[in-house]
Amino acid sequence: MTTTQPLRIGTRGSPLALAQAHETRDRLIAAHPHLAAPGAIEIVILKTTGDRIQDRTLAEAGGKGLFTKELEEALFDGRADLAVHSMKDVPTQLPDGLEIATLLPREDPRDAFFSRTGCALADLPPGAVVGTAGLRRQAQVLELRPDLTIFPLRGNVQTRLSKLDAGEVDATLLALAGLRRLGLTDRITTILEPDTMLPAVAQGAIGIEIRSADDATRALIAPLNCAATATRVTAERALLAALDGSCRTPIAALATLDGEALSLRVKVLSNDGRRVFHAARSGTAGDAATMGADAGAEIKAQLPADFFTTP
Ligand SMILES: NCc1[nH]cc(CCC(=O)O)c1CC(=O)O
Repeated sequence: MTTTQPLRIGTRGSPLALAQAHETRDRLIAAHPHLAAPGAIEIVILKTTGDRIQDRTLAEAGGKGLFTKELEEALFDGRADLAVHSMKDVPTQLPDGLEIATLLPREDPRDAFFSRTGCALADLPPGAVVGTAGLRRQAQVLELRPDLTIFPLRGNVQTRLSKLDAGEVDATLLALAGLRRLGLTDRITTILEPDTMLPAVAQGAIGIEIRSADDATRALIAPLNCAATATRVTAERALLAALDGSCRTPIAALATLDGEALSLRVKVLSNDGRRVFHAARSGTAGDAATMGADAGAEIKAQLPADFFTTP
């Protein structure tokens, strides 16, 4: 017997991040029963810029990678061997030397809607206040209901729901995936279909990032990979890369897979939801990256020149 180092899982400390880290640990143990031994897996909690700046706008704090940078530093300096991410928060460009090696089976990518009175989004009274800090949700709410007021509601899932209870807003939206993982689905008013509220790129997908040179960890996590999720996320992230999207740009996309048949729907909006640009592609699983890139080019061709540069 050789003495083995623990396998260290780096994660943020929010309840959702921890639930995702625990899911990763449980799947690792299911694939490799020896990892159930005490001390075989260690969960390392890391604080990210995104955790520290919840009360300021993400734009002020400087854009991409807010939730991933510190986890990546921990991978580089060996404090962690794998980092668990919501793929929605992972920039399209990863640092040299790191890669997303595995995608866990995707949760439902749709958004959930909550209102204090229990009425649906379409039935909110005129001028009602919808709390969301996300431009994608803001733009699509305003597309459907230009009369509603958007309030930048921030914080983690539990914080936002308590602000709804406290009456700071009349309604809010959250990713169904996070609510499922936290066991908070009983509070949902309605689930929004993609026709109304197209999800964020990779919403509901968990990715595991490793050092590219770490073949031992790559082999350990390989059995956890979900090929269908990887295909869908590849198409959606290729679209995002083609648009050079940042978290300040309302971009929504959803790829669905039926056997080998892959469909991709894309929507880019102005922040006020008045200008909406659509693209769609269909093909096979092997075309995922090309379909994303092509849909991005189709959208770009429709956009006014200043669309991405004007705040
Ligand atoms: N930006 C925050 C974030 N990043 C990932 C999720 C959970 C859903 C997911 O796994 O995509 C959330 C919360 C939310 O949007 O409600």
